[in-house]
Amino acid sequence: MDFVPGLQGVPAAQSAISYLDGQAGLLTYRGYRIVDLARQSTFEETAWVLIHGDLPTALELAEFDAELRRNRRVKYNVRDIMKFLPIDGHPMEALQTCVASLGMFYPGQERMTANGVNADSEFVEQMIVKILSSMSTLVAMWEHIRKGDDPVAPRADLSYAENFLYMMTEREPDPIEARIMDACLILHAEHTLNASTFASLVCGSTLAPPNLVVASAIGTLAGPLHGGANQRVLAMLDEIGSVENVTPWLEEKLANKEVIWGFGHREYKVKDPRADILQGLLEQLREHRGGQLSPLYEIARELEAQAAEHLAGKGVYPNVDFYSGLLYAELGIPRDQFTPIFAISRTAGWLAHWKEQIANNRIYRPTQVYVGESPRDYRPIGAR
Ligand SMILES: CC(=O)SCCNC(=O)CCNC(=O)[C@H](O)C(C)(C)COP(=O)(O)OP(=O)(O)OC[C@H]1O[C@@H](n2cnc3c(N)ncnc32)[C@H](O)[C@@H]1OP(=O)(O)O
Ligand SMILES: O=C([O-])CC(=O)C(=O)O
Repeated sequence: MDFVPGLQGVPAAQSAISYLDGQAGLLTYRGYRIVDLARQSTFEETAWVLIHGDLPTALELAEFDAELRRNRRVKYNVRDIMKFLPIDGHPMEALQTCVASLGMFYPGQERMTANGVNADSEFVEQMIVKILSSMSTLVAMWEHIRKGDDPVAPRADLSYAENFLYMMTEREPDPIEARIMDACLILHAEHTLNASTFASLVCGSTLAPPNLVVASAIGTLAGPLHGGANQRVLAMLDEIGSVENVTPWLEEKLANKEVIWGFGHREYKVKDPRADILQGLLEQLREHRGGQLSPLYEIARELEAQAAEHLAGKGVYPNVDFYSGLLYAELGIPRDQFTPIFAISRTAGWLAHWKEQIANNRIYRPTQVYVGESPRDYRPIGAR
């Protein structure tokens, strides 16, 4: 078999969790269209759908939600770990460090068996809830600890999205802003075999503990070709600086064969359906605020329009990272926390894949095409 760079088009897993058609711009989670979930569901319900395979009953949802709320607090020692981290480190690194540590506080991995068939289902469900709940607490905790402040304790009377905004900003979120955050969490929760999910599958296939599975995925999501692009987009819009500068800026970037952050996708050859929904949320926010929105939004719209003239022929359009950062910035979130928010949300997908993987496990071990030296004689150091 020929080597395929980037494994483009190579099936590396079988999964019932999500489906996308990159020509039609269709994305479904367990068969439910993303547009319907973003409009009508909540992050808690969507996480259940991904993890359990179907819409929950009212009772199932109430119990799952209650468990998520009960598990929002993290061990005090995790706060101590954060105190030792450099305050100017990237929040994705702080998040990965703390998520990696979680398993030491919640052992139980040894109860899982090598073929996964007898995996301890109680441990699996408990860890899914523990990790999913902890994610937003860890991201918000770091926001305060890096400023030398005490973290804001989670509140059990708020939804996942409301509580996250409350812990980040220390104020009760406006209902429209909380709904927007909820929709963002839904939109980012899962996306077939993307790079971070693939990393999580490889890690999970060794029967590593789920906190380390998520830590592997966090490291992979951090790169600017993947989740890290949302932070780069805002820096790029700053660099463009004005609507008038879009044309010369774009011409120069394209002439130098540089990437336009937030554009392009391995799977989509049309505009990412989530980018459309995120743009709709920005418009909704603009209306809510009586027409007020950052001038960067106008630059982004102009960039999208002009980039289409150059890149549509290659199937390169805005992806999910193009408009998300503009929304988060409007909600008062610092730019380097955009990718951690992506990680909070994608944890639902990563853990759904982990559960699916270990129920029918085989270790990932592909092969390589060797292009190195043939066997040759070792020369002692004095003879070189
Ligand atoms: C959540 C997510 O991960 S979404 C993706 C977030 N990442 C980004 O926004 C970073 C910018 N985008 C990119 O770098 C790429 O589009 C990726 C990494 C997302 C996908 O990469 P690939 O599938 O390998 O696409 P590939 O590099 O083959 O691109 C195909 C063509 O489109 C061009 N292209 C792709 N993306 C872009 C872009 N953002 N800007 C300009 N040109 C682009 C490539 O230069 C290439 O052109 P060519 O055929 O003339 O050489
Ligand atoms: O699918 C991909 O390659 C990237 C990704 O995670 C997404 O778009 O949400």
